[in-house]
Amino acid sequence: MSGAPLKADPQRARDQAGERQVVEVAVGVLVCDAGEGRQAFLMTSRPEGKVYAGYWEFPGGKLEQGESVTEALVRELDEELGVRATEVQPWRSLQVDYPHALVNLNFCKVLAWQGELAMREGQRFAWQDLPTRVAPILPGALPVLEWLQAEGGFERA
Ligand SMILES: Nc1nc2c([nH]c(=O)n2[C@@H]2O[C@H](COP(=O)(O)OP(=O)(O)OP(=O)(O)O)[C@@H](O)[C@H]2O)c(=O)[nH]1
Repeated sequence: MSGAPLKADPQRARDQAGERQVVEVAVGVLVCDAGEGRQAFLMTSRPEGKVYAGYWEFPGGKLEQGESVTEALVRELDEELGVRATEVQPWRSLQVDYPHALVNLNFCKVLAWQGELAMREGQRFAWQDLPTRVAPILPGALPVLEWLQAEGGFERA
């Protein structure tokens, strides 16, 4: 998506002045059938020791050298959740200017996977519909909720 980055916590100072490298991140919105024509999506909490620990987000992480978004996402979902994603659909992207980094979030929908969810980093997880019940939500995850709202099908009965 083009346009100015979303500025998270604008009152806080940025780590470096001037040009900052953009960090590419792969993020997965796991979608499951919640019955009666509705869908749910998975949110996880950021583990202790990471920036914004305890905030709710979508699973994923930074691309490693030479990786595509899909490759990085498949690796991250294995590392964090213990599942093998088998249907990954690139969806939207968004730049976020955080105090700690400038990130380009490459969101994908994950429509199928193999294996049972296992929180391998001690994170919490929650299947959510709209409006969400978890808090606080990471600034860079909030726009996803608006996109899902606009698409429809995720509202609670
Ligand atoms: N996973 C994930 N990261 C997000 C989301 N929204 C968002 O702004 N981010 C940002 O994207 C970056 C992802 O970094 P991370 O720390 O989770 O990635 P990682 O697992 O590779 O971290 P590591 O360096 O500790 O191994 C963070 O700056 C995080 O704040 C989201 O919904 N999910």
